[in-house]
Amino acid sequence: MAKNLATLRTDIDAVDRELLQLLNRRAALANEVGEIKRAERSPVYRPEREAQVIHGLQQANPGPLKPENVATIWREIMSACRALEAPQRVAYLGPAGTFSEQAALEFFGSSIEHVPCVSFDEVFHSASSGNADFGVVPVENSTEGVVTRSLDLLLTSPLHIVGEISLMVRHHLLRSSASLEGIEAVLAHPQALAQCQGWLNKHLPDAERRAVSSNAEGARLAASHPNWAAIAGERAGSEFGLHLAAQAIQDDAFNRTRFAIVCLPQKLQAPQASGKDCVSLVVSVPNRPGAVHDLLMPLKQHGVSMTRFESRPARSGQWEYYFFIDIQGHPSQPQIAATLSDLRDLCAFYKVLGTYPVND
Ligand SMILES: O=C(O)C(=O)C[C@]1(C(=O)O)C=C[C@@H](O)C=C1
Repeated sequence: MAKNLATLRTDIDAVDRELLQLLNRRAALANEVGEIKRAERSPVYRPEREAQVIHGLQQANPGPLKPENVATIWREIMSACRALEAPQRVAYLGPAGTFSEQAALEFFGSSIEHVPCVSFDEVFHSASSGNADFGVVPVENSTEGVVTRSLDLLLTSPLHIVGEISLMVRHHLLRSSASLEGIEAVLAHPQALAQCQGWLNKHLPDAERRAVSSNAEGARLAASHPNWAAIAGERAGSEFGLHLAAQAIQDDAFNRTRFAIVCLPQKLQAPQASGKDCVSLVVSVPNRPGAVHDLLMPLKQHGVSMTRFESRPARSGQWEYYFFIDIQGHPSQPQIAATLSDLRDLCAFYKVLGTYPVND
């Protein structure tokens, strides 16, 4: 006979007690790991180990939990264990409610110390001065392309990329009332204004578009001005008690933003291979015919896949460019090591921005 609701709930309670015991056993082990790391003065955060843990559990998962549930749950468990070893301070473009904050929480789990910043420059400064352990910055949007300030900061900063996360970005028009009537100004980060320009042209052609430091800052300001609206995500809306005047107004329904996680190299051990890795680098070649073709030759010769190729002006006035390249693999693989060595020999400027596990 099928069990009734009360019996099933009693069974769930018993499983939860077991889980609690097991989770505390796990946390106690992480505490011991933390003691060893403190004695060795070695970094707490080990992204390749966390990727291995999640990957291994996904492989072993008999269901009915879905693989993505396994990843979400264990990211939170490891976040709590990591925080027991040492609190991890994470800088991002604030205030509370931004997509950058959401990216930080999805990447590190919720057991972090928040360091909201007013600009991408401040995020980099915070992570390089040691005020924060990590920074989270957007690097690319599927509608608007690269976030140029982030790439320019990566070029010159001492920070390394240690991970990435991609978020579905749904922008809403938020306001103190739920109507579109009488909106005089729409406030948002320039990236969000650009990602919603088609909708704004159609529905609010006469409203002023005002660029502010972040979408959440726009939401904060719109909360105290009845004739102002903000473009921001749901988190910012609930943070500042705003109404949804229009939902999902981004021009591309599949709008996504990729964020890079950055930190000082000494905050992380040389990353070991997780099985699914990426090397990000920035290079420049002399401005001569065929130079870009030559740049790509080592990749072809060694059979290495490139997943990103972006250019940024070198600001030399000579039509010279930096190329931001992502290649699939890990430097411990001979073909990747050979490709990197060829590129180093070939390029006038060569900087590895980081090697890190790729999230699906
Ligand atoms: O294996 C470690 O080094 C740990 O500190 C444990 C643990 C975990 O909870 O599994 C926590 C933090 C690290 O980032 C990796 C894994």
